[in-house]
Amino acid sequence: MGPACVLVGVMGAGKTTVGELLAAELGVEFRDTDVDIETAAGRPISDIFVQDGEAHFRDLERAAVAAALSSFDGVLALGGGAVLAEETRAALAGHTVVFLSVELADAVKRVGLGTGRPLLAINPRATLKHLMDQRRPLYLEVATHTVATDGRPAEDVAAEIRTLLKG
Ligand SMILES: Nc1ncnc2c1ncn2[C@@H]1O[C@H](COP(=O)(O)OP(=O)(O)OP(=O)(O)O)[C@@H](O)[C@H]1O
Ligand SMILES: O=C(O)C1=C[C@@H](O)[C@@H](O)[C@H](O)C1
Ligand SMILES: [Mg+2]
Repeated sequence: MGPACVLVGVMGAGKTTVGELLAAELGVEFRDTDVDIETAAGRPISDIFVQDGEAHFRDLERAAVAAALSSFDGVLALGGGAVLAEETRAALAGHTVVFLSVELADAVKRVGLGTGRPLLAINPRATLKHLMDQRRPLYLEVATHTVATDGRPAEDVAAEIRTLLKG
């Protein structure tokens, strides 16, 4: 079976926020592969990046996504860069995958200058633009549905996804 719904999108798209709301409304569990990785490693993602490098983080991420896709049936949020792995894109085939799209202005506002996003530690706006340009085609490739989130409260986005899931 797999997850009721898999959420993908760039940092700040609202995967965690919308995913938690949606799961509560559907009465299912919410799971975030970023949290799974941190729990398994016993340290924050920013430490994994600094201590072991991004390539090692991507290995952990591929394994975390594969495990969640095969064993979890609630609402699953993937890390922003999970779709970079071809293996992950292939594994998503046949699942209900919602791409939460966001344009640069709202994404920058949402991620702010908060810590915990190692890739945005330096020059967040330019980096986010680069990541969005690079990844948008990959999100679209795996998505069965795309939901625009700009200027909309997370509750609205969750409601639209619920409607999509009924259809
Ligand atoms: N639709 C929305 N409108 C306004 N703010 C939002 C919306 N969705 C999320 N936010 C806010 O934006 C910030 C980032 O959201 P969130 O952590 O859910 O993004 P994410 O996609 O999970 O990012 P990451 O990939 O870094 O985990 C949070 O502060 C959240 O409250
Ligand atoms: O966009 C990315 O590459 C990332 C997004 C986050 O969800 C985390 O998975 C990590 O900070 C990397
Ligand atoms: Mg998140």
